[in-house]
Amino acid sequence: MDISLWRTLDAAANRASEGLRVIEDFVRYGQNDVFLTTELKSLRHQLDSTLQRFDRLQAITSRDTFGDVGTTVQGKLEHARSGWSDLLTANFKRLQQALRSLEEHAKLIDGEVAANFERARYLAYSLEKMVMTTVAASGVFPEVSIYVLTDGWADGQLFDTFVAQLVEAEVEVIQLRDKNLDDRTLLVRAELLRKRTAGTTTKMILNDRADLAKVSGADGVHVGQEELTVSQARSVLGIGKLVGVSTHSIDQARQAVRDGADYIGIGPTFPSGTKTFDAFPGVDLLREVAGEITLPGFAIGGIDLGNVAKVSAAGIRRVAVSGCVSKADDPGMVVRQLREKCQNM
Ligand SMILES: Cc1ncc(COP(=O)(O)OP(=O)(O)O)c(N)n1
Ligand SMILES: Cc1nc(C(=O)O)sc1CCOP(=O)(O)O
Ligand SMILES: [Mg+2]
Repeated sequence: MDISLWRTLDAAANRASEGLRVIEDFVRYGQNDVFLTTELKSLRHQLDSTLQRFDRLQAITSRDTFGDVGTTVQGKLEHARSGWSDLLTANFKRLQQALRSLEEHAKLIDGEVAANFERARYLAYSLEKMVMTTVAASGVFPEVSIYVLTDGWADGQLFDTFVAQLVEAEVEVIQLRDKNLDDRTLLVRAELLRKRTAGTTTKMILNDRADLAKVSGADGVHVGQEELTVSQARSVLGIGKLVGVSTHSIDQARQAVRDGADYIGIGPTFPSGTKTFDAFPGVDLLREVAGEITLPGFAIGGIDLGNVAKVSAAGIRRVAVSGCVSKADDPGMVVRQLREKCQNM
């Protein structure tokens, strides 16, 4: 094999490994994200075992770093990164370009090896989506966040009064979840919620209905395991909107990260007066998710002022509640107390 081909493969292999290592360090030490670190590590192992098909010594022997014309042709921007997004993007691009170069040059030697590099490149594309979405979403929902689900109440006036109290208490998210109202009435409630939350820090989410979320200008939609997928919901809503997913097991939580969800609901935690369940993954699931996933996760199901300490003790300080706030004489006060209890953990 031509020495220049060895030299090219050596340089591309080094670039791919280095880019991957920068990203891995970022999610491992910067984010403490066990799941993403594991996914990146498995790509690194796949890459290493493919590279072992080449004679490493031959590649190193052909190396000529000082004779590389590229080392002096460097853009000014190579030495500056404007933030985490720039840093990650630059290193994902480095990884993907190097994998493409490995793939194209390997085609001259071994088609099977080239196909392995192609698979690694596709994995790198989906890892980019997972990492970028997770890091961005962590900035959208504060580490302590209160998320309230509400139905449409008996009339628009009662609904509006309730929502106004929540916004006043600076609740992070309000989800409109009503399984009984007809579409037009639901849309009128959604419009009231939009008016109350516009220009505030409270995000507005619609349950189940990506179509009505789009029409009402909501900030996002929440979908369950048997409903629209994350990408289907996103294609209805358009970019820049939030898509949350319900998860009831660690595998579903991992899949939500792979699918590029902006947050997850994790539950049911405790028996709920709002919805009936046959099984409760409970605080064990909260602990499991908290131990490996940094995509924002909201514990849900029967949470109230009496048991929220168990939720924070499990490592989750974002909570989604319905009954304990909607039945309260002073909903704003309950929101503030929930927040205080989560903050004090
Ligand atoms: C924040 C949050 N988490 C979970 C759910 C439940 O969604 P789903 O499983 O689709 O059930 P329904 O709410 O549609 O009955 C949620 N709505 N919000
Ligand atoms: C709608 C819903 N989904 C859940 C899940 O675990 O997916 S628990 C739940 C009910 C949340 O209301 P409350 O705080 O009154 O129990
Ligand atoms: Mg649903």
